[in-house]
Amino acid sequence: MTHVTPARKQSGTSLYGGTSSRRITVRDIAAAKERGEKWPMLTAYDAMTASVFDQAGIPVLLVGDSMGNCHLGYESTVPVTMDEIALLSAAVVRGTRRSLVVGDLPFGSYQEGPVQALRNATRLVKEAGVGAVKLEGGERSADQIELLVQSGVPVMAHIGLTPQSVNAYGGYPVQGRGEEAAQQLLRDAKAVQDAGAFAVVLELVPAELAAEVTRSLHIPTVGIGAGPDCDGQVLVWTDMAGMTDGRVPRFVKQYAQLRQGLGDAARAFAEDVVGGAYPAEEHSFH
Ligand SMILES: Nc1nc(=O)c2c([nH]1)NC[C@@H]1CN(c3ccc(C(=O)N[C@@H](CCC(=O)O)C(=O)O)cc3)CN21
Ligand SMILES: CC(C)C(=O)C(=O)O
Ligand SMILES: [Mg+2]
Repeated sequence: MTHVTPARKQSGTSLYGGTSSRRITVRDIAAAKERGEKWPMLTAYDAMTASVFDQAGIPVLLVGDSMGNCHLGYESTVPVTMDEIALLSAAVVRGTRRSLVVGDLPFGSYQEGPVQALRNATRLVKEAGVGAVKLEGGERSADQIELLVQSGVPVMAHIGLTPQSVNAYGGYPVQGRGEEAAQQLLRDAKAVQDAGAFAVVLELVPAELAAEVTRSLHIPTVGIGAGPDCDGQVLVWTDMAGMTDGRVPRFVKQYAQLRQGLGDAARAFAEDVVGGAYPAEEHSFH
């Protein structure tokens, strides 16, 4: 047995553990909400990692602008460009067969208005082959979402903490605390649903509020630091796998310690080279 079937399976239609081998679509995501099914989403920034998650059955992969700090060495997501998102999105699509690939529109690629948003979203669909795009903002981005959806580009919205606004926040504070902020979050959620988004990320909001938003929408919510009652949960893969250098946000659960493991492998290789143990006879040609 080389193939391990994921634990939760059967129906053939469930997002995680389903038996269908065709690519997941936004219709499958909508159907999962009707069944009350919870589902996982991870970021991916390259074909190799994406193929691991695809084969693990992760139904939705986000080519997040978190590539800025996680993959490209920037301080934040702010400097990430369309060229970078397009290049890495194409790699993630090439590395996958079943996962729905969502391309994150970077800062500055949709704020000018719906036409700019459509131009850049179209580029990710045509050039990279993504099945959907994501952009940040609720009421403030509703016009962009509406034009994209009317044009045939599925949109995942993202409200609560929107990291592209880090310079305006002065950090990454929890959102939606207090009655006024909670009402704004509910309005943002309703606005993106009405604009036609197929799902909405809720980032860093109180669990009770995220639960209320999830109950009040017919589209799925995807939580990150938003408690257990969202329809989906997303994490940055390097955080989830213990690959991120330094501190990770409190909402992260680490399921492996890849940074330690990869460092150990590099040190073992180095020791072997310096000590003459590698290459050995079986690695040599005559
Ligand atoms: N590696 C990584 N993981 C992420 O989840 C992530 C990124 N990068 N880059 C883009 C944004 C930035 N995000 C962040 C960054 C920091 C916190 C953070 O430190 N939050 C505090 C809580 C703040 C508060 O209490 O007000 C924490 O302790 O988790 C949260 C989300 C989420 N995204
Ligand atoms: C954390 C997710 C939602 C994201 O936007 C990203 O990784 O860029
Ligand atoms: Mg992002």
